[in-house]
Amino acid sequence: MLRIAVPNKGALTEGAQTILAEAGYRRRKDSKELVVVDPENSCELFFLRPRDIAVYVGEGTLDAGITGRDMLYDSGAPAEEVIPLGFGRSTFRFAAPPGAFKSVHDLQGQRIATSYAGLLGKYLADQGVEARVIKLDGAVETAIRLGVADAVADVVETGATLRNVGLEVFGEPIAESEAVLIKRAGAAEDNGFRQLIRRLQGVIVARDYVMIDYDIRVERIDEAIAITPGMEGPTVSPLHREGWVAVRAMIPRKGHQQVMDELWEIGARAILITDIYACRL
Ligand SMILES: Nc1ncnc2c1ncn2[C@@H]1O[C@H](COP(=O)(O)OP(=O)(O)OP(=O)(O)O)[C@@H](O)[C@H]1O
Ligand SMILES: O=P(O)(O)OC[C@H]1O[C@H](OP(=O)(O)OP(=O)(O)O)[C@H](O)[C@@H]1O
Ligand SMILES: [Mg+2]
Repeated sequence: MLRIAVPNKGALTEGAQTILAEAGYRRRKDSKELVVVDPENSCELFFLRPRDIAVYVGEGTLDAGITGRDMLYDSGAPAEEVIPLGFGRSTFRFAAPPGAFKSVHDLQGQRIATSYAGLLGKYLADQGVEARVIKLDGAVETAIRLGVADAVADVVETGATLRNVGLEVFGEPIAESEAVLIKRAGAAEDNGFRQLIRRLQGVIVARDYVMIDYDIRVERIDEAIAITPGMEGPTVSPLHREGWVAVRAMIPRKGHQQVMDELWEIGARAILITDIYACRL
């Protein structure tokens, strides 16, 4: 029985439940459900705080988990990233009143509020900066106004929260994060776990790629294949029309309109784009 940890609250909850549901696993019926047994897929889903997930997985009590890369580093738990999941993207950054600091090196001897003390502590040590880390549970942006800190280190996505309190980011990003699948460091992957990885990768590819079909004259086929190389080479089929072939390939969703324009320019016609519902590569 594969035991999977899923965020029960916060920014990753909806994304994690959706990707698992698209991968064929059961959804919980309401937000108060803490354990879901999924006998069809021989697994159990445990709904836990995102911050605690790396701890459970690191201890080996749960086999797999979905959490943020920043939280995985922050925990210091013996767990490792298996694959990135392409949602819940954020950066982890320093912020302060405009003009107060320019780089991390200006923070020597200052007070920095954060709810990611582990991640911040490691970064400051790497940069050779000694500062006082003020550990707070959340809403750290308010700590400067209330006189508890001189700067903050926090998750920034749109930047709206910082703007609302009149703070600006400064210095290089401390970390880039997104939702990741994790397992215990060095743990072997059994069949159920490998199946989970393949299913999640299938969902990610189905989201990021589309299928393109078009007809083209035989003598332009090499140019066309250079534009749409596909995953392992496109399918080229005969057409019931002298001198023409039909081509089918997967292409990245991003930029697919430009690909259609380029194909049109070299004489392709009947160019169709379709969504991929599910896939296993
Ligand atoms: N606004 C956001 N956009 C995208 N990802 C975010 C955002 N806020 C947090 N995250 C990411 O979501 C993960 C979990 O953070 P979240 O804020 O949901 O948990 P938390 O702070 O422990 O919970 P809570 O905010 O409910 O106390 C982290 O990896 C973080 O990088
Ligand atoms: O750049 P933005 O799009 O504004 O998003 C960033 C904000 O989102 C998160 O807050 P959350 O709602 O999780 O509250 P918290 O600070 O209490 O964790 C994070 O801690 C930031 O405050
Ligand atoms: Mg939060």
